[in-house]
Amino acid sequence: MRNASPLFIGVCADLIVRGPHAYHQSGDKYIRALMHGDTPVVPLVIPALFHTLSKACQSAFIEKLDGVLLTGSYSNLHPSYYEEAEQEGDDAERDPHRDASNWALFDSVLAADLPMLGICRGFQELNVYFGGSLHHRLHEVKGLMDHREDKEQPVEQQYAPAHPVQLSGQGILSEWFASQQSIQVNSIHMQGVKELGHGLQVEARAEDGLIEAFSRPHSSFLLALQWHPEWRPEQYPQNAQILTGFIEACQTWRDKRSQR
Ligand SMILES: N[C@@H](CCC(=O)NCCCC(=O)O)C(=O)O
Repeated sequence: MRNASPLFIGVCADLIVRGPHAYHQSGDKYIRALMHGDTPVVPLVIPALFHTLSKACQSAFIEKLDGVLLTGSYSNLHPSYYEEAEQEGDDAERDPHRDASNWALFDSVLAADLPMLGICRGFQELNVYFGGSLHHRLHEVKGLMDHREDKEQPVEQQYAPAHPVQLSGQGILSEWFASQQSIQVNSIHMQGVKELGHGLQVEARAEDGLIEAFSRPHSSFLLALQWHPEWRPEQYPQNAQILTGFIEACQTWRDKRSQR
């Protein structure tokens, strides 16, 4: 019999400044996506100040979790994390607290080998954490498509399937979508993987060759996607399947931990 008590899944936050105050925020769709399925999940927002906690507090917090979800964000990771300078045209918001907080969070999550799902900015952060780098503006790179959403369109259109990605034939996504060689994904990003980080395995590529998903075979479960599976799982079964797969990985991990 499976443990029926709720899973506790941490969700990273952005530090968003509104007027004279700053707020730790995780997007509503990420939180709701975790609560969408049949498995009871309590999402716990992780303040974007994880790096300021003592090591003892970091470990105590991580011990309470069964998995971690990294959200997307309109802000961009500072290029100093991949040893590059800001470029002319780097006009997206920055979030230095999220950058620093998630770096400390990754150290702790990987030390505990907790399951982790990275989405969009979270995908890009994980690539850089493992030593990879990013294109600052994909649409200016010869041979690559424009992967940005059309901001003039209603949000349903912005997050609707936009292009196919070819599955690698091995890995987590190819196992979940065993009957498919490619799947359609949405596309809401300006940046993307330039060099892939160490120890990461390509899971899917867009038609222009851009890496759109990777996993880390060395981890209990680490999957990162450039697209947004948190978008309306009730409408898009493929998104629901990705979320269910992640939540099952968290459950399996908790079962194993309780047997130790
Ligand atoms: N800023 C980066 C990452 C893109 C991203 O995460 N977009 C998410 C938008 C808001 C959301 O859906 O949560 C880039 O442009 O590449």
